[in-house]
Amino acid sequence: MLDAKAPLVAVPSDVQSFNGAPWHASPQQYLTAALRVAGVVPLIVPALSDDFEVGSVLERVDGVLISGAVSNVHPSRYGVEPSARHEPFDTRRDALTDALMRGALAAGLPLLAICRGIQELNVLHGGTLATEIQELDGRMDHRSPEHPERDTRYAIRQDVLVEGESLKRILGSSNIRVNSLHRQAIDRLGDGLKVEASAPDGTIEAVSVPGARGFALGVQWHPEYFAETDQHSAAIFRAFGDACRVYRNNLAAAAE
Ligand SMILES: N[C@@H](CCC(=O)NCCCC(=O)O)C(=O)O
Repeated sequence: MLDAKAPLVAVPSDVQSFNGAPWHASPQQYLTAALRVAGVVPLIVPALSDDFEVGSVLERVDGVLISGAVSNVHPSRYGVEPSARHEPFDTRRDALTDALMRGALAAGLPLLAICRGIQELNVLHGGTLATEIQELDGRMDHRSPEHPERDTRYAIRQDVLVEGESLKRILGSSNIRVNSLHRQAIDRLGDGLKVEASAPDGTIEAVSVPGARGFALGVQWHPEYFAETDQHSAAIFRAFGDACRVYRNNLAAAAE
């Protein structure tokens, strides 16, 4: 149980249809990883950012956690004509995450961006995405296997080479295995991003933002899913939580 001083972290909602009505929701796995492993309290932010200033949220939180989602970033955000191969879309989430990440980086708030999140982080920096990467020459199939059990779909099974010093420091290792499940990936790397890890087929699996004032990491895989049992997944959430605590303590010290 976290105490009242635990850092608060903004998490964007996805817009999902439930009983014919739009709901703003976030998958539980991100929320429990935040609470139980990072030691931060997640606050789900509605994807209605036309109706409020996202800065009003960012002023009150100590970090931003961008979750994955089955939807894809709308290709118009990176200069590509949309097609059925890019669907499904969630343009309200696109707008919210753009504002959350832009504001977090400007304020020096710790930022952890997972799966769709790393793709959004790349697009925010002017990069592009490739779709249906399993159809491209020399690329592996990164999609989750069809299986009724969620734990099997999310099983840790891919090798990743950790190249960047920031991620190596967090993980304490250069070669790890991850659960990277996606059909899109970074194509052109965004300006100012640094590759931290890649898959054996060259797919970018993690990036950092070297110019950021605080922790800013994107991973294509799903550390949230086994954060309570897998040491490398846990290390990412702990590092994020630690950065949020430092941010919160620095704010408190500055206010004294
Ligand atoms: N749609 C993108 C991103 C994939 C992604 O974020 N998947 C997460 C699914 C929901 C979850 O468990 O978080 C792609 O396929 O590349």
